[in-house]
Amino acid sequence: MPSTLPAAARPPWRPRPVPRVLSVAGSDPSGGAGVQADLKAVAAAGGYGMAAVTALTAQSTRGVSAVHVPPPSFLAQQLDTLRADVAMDGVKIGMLASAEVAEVVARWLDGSGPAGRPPVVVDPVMVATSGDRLLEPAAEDAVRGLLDRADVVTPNVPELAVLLGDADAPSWDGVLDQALRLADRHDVLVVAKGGHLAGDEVPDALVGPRGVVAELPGQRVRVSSTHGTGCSLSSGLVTRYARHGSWERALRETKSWLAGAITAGPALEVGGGRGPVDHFWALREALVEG
Ligand SMILES: Nc1ncnc2c1ncn2[C@@H]1O[C@H](COP(=O)(O)OP(=O)(O)OP(=O)(O)O)[C@@H](O)[C@H]1O
Ligand SMILES: Cc1ncc(CO)c(N)n1
Repeated sequence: MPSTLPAAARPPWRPRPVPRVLSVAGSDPSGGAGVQADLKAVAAAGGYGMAAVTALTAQSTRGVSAVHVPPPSFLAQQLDTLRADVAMDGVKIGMLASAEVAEVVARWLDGSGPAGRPPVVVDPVMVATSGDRLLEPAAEDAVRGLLDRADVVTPNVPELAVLLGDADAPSWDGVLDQALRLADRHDVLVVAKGGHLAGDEVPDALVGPRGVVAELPGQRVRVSSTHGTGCSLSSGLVTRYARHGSWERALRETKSWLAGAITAGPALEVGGGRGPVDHFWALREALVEG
């Protein structure tokens, strides 16, 4: 299994037809992003989803009006209670809000328990699609610390720049170069995402410390339903990996599924801002045909 962790920290990997996947992320009551999106993306990829909430947002398709962070010790309690009972085949980490919350998650990952550490994907959420901040600037170092514990990290263009302490890459080649540097610095696989670039192309790539593993072309879907695309990509990715053990295949499958979900999003008619994607578009197509 491709992994950045020492073998001793891992359980023996086996394909899991219905992977048990935990999302550690913030709540978006509009259902488009955060744990709500993660649970739908995990289910749409054939997994069983669980969620430990790091922070509550007051959020709609138009933006975030408030963030409430419960005591980090309560997050620790959620995580420990769960791990004492449930074996996990994948973990997705999203909004962390503060350095204290990120440190709780790092400590929890370090004490992986008798079952070993499952594959971990970190989506280093910093700013919502609407432009609202979801991570205190003082917490950026703590998020960098989590990259050392992750198998895969999925930054968008601005997050990649912040993690490196650079300016936003102006082109796809610049994004690939930054992804390579981040992969090398943290010995992690980086999913470089083209969603924030201008133009008709939305390429993604899987980049490791030694170079680009796979580059995936994509056509931009010209709709406004892109709220929560990053959350959905990272959760779908770890679930599909847990099913077959290939990050490259999991990224291809998840990107293709997500393009369908973005295309189908407007038909949901949710909200007047940036609407959600339709995680279950393929199921709906099957229902109509069946
Ligand atoms: N308009 C689009 N058409 C097709 N694919 C898209 C579009 N926008 C984003 N994607 C895809 O969605 C995934 C997430 O990309 P993006 O760069 O938008 O992430 P993000 O900014 O982290 O998302 P979020 O909006 O949840 O914060 C990537 O696979 C990207 O290629
Ligand atoms: C809770 C939450 N997590 C992540 C994002 C990023 O899309 C968001 N808007 N809200």
